[in-house]
Amino acid sequence: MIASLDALTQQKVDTWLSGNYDAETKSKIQQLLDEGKETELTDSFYKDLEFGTGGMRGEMGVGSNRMNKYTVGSATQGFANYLKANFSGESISVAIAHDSRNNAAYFAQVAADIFSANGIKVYLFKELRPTPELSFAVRYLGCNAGLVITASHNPREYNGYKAYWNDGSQVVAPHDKNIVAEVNKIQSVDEINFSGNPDLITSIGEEIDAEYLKTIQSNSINPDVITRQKDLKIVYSSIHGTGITLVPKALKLLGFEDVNVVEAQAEPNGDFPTVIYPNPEETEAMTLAMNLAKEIDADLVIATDPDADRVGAAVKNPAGEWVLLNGNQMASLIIYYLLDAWKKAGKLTGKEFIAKTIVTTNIIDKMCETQGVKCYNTLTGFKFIAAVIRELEGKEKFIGGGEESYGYLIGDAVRDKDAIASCAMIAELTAYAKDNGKSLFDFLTSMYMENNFYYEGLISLTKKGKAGAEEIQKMMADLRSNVPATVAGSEPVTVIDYTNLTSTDLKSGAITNIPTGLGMEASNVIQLVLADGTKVSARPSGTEPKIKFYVSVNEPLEKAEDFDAVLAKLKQKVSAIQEDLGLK
Ligand SMILES: O=P([O-])(O)O[C@H]1O[C@H](COP(=O)(O)O)[C@@H](O)[C@H](O)[C@H]1O
Ligand SMILES: [Mg+2]
Repeated sequence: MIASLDALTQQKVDTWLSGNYDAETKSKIQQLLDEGKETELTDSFYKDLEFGTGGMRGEMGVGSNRMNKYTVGSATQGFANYLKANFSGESISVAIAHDSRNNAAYFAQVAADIFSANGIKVYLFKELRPTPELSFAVRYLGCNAGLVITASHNPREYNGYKAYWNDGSQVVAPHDKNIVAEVNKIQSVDEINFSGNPDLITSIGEEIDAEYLKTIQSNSINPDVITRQKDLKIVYSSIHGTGITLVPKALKLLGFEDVNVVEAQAEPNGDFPTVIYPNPEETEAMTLAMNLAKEIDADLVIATDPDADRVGAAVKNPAGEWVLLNGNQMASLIIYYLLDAWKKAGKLTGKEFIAKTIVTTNIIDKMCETQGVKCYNTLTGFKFIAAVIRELEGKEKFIGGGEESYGYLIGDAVRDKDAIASCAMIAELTAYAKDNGKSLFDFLTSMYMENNFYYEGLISLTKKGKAGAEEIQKMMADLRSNVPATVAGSEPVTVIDYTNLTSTDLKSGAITNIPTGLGMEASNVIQLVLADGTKVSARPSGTEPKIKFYVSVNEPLEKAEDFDAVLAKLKQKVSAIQEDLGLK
């Protein structure tokens, strides 16, 4: 059966079949047509891959909405055209890295060829490397831009394109939109210069590693503690990704001598054979590491995603059971430690700041307020945290930042979430706790006792393809037009709608405008704040076909022994909210 397609999809399919695309691509398209694969063809061609929260991301395959040589090609040609227009008359350079995904090295080479064919100097990491190291390299080498071929923690069939600007941050306005405009100007595959100029491509590796590791070492606050606790038993998994190239080295450099790598996941492999999703947010991705930790009675478990910008962690609770810490908890713990250390060192002058995203726990805002440190809230995406650092450069001092999706940053030498630096800091934190006769879990408990127990739940609903995208838009629209009168017994008091950047006080009807800048611009996000301090946020994911609901509840925690009871109460509340919002 021959597939019958809508006009736009058919037109694109025809262009790919008649244009200057390779024979294999054409035969795959023809096969889909012959087999009547309408949905697959529509999803592959109905639009062009777009830049989202973390660059361009999509399943690998043929079509304008898939990751392949041609979509990587047009993105890179457009990026090159924009760089040439923006830095006209300058000698332009770009750093490129890739992770362990299938085709990642190939796409990195395709991009290197296109940039160099356009007269742009390329520093190409000769082997897989972590995303944060690329951010560091852009700054260190004084590049105008950067690129990482990775789909981060997405499933194995995905790949992606993270684009960086000269400050080492992923591109934000106006450059993101300007690059896209340049990409859209490309009318034909013939405008992409795939030819390559090897004279302009320099291979990089160990020399950047050494400099990057030095900056990670310089983040260390209590090296003496590490010296005393050098036997802290750490289990580390790179989940078949890039973390293996640097995390064990970083821990060793700091002085940790008992680092136990999960061998079955140490080999970089784009099929991620031991996990369903290579995402430390998923419990199953942490299983092998947890098993090893139990076997050797470790003090800490850490695991990084394929491009090593996210890190998951687990610690033992007082009952001796291993518990996973989520991104909100870890971001809070790191910031709790940093704020305390800066205070003790007398380094808080009133000009320091923390940055986090609007969907990340408000315990961080509370801790900052207590210490007299500013806390900036940005849109979701570490690039917005980086934008705040850039805007405040020379005026205020960045201490650190974090977000719920397992991303943290310490200091400003890197401008993206950094799992290498975070692994080092989490190990130091655990060593510090141990040095004080405590565990990281005890630290968490103390933090909650001082600031309230904040518990966050994330509900992600996957809705794939064109139909899924439409359903997500409808769910967002419904939430906007039908703000519930009560949610789990508490009344909404404020609605914040980031599409028009307004905050509405539901009692008085007063509307306040949210200023743009400092990591804030219009975005499809809605937040409800309830009378009891609960916060519910909803937004479509910008990296995966999902709609995400973030629920944050809190209660006082009087005694450490009450931990489990309060946690149970908070969990029940999140569950009731989920029920009320029809998400069950
Ligand atoms: O995927 P990563 O680790 O590169 O991370 C990127 O995507 C995450 C998920 O975004 P979304 O909710 O839009 O899917 C964001 O939280 C993160 O800031 C961004 O850097
Ligand atoms: Mg990642």
